[in-house]
Amino acid sequence: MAEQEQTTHFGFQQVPITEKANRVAGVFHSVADKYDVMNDVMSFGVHRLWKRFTIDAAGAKRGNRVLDLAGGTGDLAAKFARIVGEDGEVILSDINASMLENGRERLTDRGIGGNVRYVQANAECLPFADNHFDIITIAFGLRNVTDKDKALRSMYRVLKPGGRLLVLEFSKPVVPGLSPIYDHYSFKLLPMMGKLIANDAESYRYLAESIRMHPDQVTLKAMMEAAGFERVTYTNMTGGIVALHKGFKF
Ligand SMILES: C[S@@+](CC[C@H](N)C(=O)[O-])C[C@H]1O[C@@H](n2cnc3c(N)ncnc32)[C@H](O)[C@@H]1O
Repeated sequence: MAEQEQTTHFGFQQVPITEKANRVAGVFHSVADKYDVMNDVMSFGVHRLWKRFTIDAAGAKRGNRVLDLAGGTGDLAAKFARIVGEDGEVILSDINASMLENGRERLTDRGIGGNVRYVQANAECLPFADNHFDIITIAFGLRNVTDKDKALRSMYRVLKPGGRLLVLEFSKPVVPGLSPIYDHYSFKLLPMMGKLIANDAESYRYLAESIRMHPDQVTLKAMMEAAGFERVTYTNMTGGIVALHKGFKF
């Protein structure tokens, strides 16, 4: 009898595990050029506040080594580059060449560069030395990764003892009455905006579906602990639509 191929979720669809990364790549190649404007439109600019909060919670200092994983067009990397200064180092890393290219152009245009390196890599198998980074951030990236546990273990390996991981990600609304409004917005309005602005309803349908499939606050906390992180805490933002998880390696 033929062996059944193992599957995983891609939004609400089941796809072979080996196919998910390609499907995700298709989404981000397709949205890369309109990514920044869509972020502002979809979140009414609020993603900037979520990211600001993440930067503050990271507590980066001059001279730190920071890895912004699944960093895309570099919102976080740009801010870290200014904080860590010339003695520090920021690596903007993403699996997707189109996103990384947009990020590199954007940071270069803004005069940010000397202390930033660009590395195309899969979060599941990071090409960095053990105990290397003071801070790792992954913003709106983890839910797209096929094997999240493997990725968290890989992040743990490359983090220095005393270092911290910050995971900014969509999560589960905790405010009563918010879920139906949020569902209507995500499944009806988002794909429509995607169609109008980026001529791509499908990618934004995937966005809404992938958010619903992502582990909730408590599950993600447990996953981080299972990967070795200690003192894991999370902060809900915008009623739990987004949460920031933080954990340490000691
Ligand atoms: C929604 S974007 C987030 C970009 C940026 N961090 C931000 O907050 O604006 C998600 C990013 O995750 C990247 N990504 C998806 N799977 C990945 C993986 N396995 N390893 C590294 N990056 C991945 C995508 O290419 C994409 O650039």
